[in-house]
Amino acid sequence: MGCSGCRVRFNFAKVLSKVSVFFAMVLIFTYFFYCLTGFCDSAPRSLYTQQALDYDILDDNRRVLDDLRPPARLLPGAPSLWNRTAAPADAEQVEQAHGQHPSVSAEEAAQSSSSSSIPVSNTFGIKRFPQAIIIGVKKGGTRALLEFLRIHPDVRAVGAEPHFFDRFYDRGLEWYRSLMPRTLDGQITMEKTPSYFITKEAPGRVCSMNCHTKLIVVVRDPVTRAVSDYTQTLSKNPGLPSFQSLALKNSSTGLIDTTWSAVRIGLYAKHLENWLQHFPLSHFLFVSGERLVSDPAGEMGRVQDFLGLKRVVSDKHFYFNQTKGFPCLKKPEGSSRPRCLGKSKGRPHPEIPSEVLQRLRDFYKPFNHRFYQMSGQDFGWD
Ligand SMILES: Nc1ncnc2c1ncn2[C@@H]1O[C@H](COP(=O)(O)OS(=O)(=O)O)[C@@H](OP(=O)(O)O)[C@H]1O
Repeated sequence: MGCSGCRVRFNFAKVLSKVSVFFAMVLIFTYFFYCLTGFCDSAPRSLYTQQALDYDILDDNRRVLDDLRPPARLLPGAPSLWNRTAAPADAEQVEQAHGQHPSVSAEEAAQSSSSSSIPVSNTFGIKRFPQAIIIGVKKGGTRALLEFLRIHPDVRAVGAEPHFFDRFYDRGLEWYRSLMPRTLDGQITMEKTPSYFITKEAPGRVCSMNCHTKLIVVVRDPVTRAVSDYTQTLSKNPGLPSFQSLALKNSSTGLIDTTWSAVRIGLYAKHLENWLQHFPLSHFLFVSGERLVSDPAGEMGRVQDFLGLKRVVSDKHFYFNQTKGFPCLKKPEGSSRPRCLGKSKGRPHPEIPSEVLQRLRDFYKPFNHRFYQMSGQDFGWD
């Protein structure tokens, strides 16, 4: 009796384990099927988390390439979130990307495979011309501004620099629009290309797209900006002559060489004059590159107001990273990804003789004052 009871219990246990294995298999197969159709990836992620994936430290080049890759690659006729997931890039990298567009290397394809699995929700919205553009200045802090803005749920920005209004204007407005991320009603489309500010033809061209475009200029002390610009060129060309030999026409006279682009870009008043021929001052917002570092939340408040956005990006998004020496974005919950801009942003500058810096300061002084008058803001560089 005892033994037959054991057998019944034993058989019952066997059946139970088979049933649970069966149900486990059904669950696993259902999950795989679900994933194969792409729905796993469309599971809602918090916007801030998604932005975190966009942000920095990944290889800039590959992300720029992702950004400029034609959407047809995802599914025939299906748009992509590449614009959303694209990330920091220097102008030079974008140029390289343009060179390769629309073809892609195996490495880029591998890189893009993760982005290309982002399904369904990518198809919402339409590609619009940007309503706001960060037009300058090179080395002003334009990347930081764009990445900080991309936290905002109502901002969608193309990550790479399109260079449409300076280098690629002949590709036409539809080409430009095709680079833009999709937006829903109420969202703002943005791009940044810092060289627009110094491009003679850019204001007329932007106006012929839309004369109501909002224009953001991140400005930084032109002397530090010139050194930053020089540092970037030096990093790509270590044989570059010294800063002083490029900045001065002649070391004995101390005359500044205004034909050197690193110097010329800092003549903000001159460049702004050109833009004011086409746009009223009210269309511009001048962001202090210095304050974007010392008080990112404060500066972001001004930018959001200018764009007519709710103040979503605030001091709770930033922390000062002691190692980098710059503000970085706080990690969203559950993420271990670094949240600072890449190595090419915020790098140490070479030491420049103080008399050369002073000479440059003296040179810029009248231009800076003119710029303060024109913009109605004193940036305190002198
Ligand atoms: N949060 C944060 N992290 C890192 N770097 C920051 C940040 N905010 C502003 N900056 C400053 O941005 C400078 C680079 O400016 P841009 O992004 O406009 O450069 S570029 O024109 O796109 O190449 C870069 O210049 P360098 O310091 O010379 O590298 C930084 O000083």
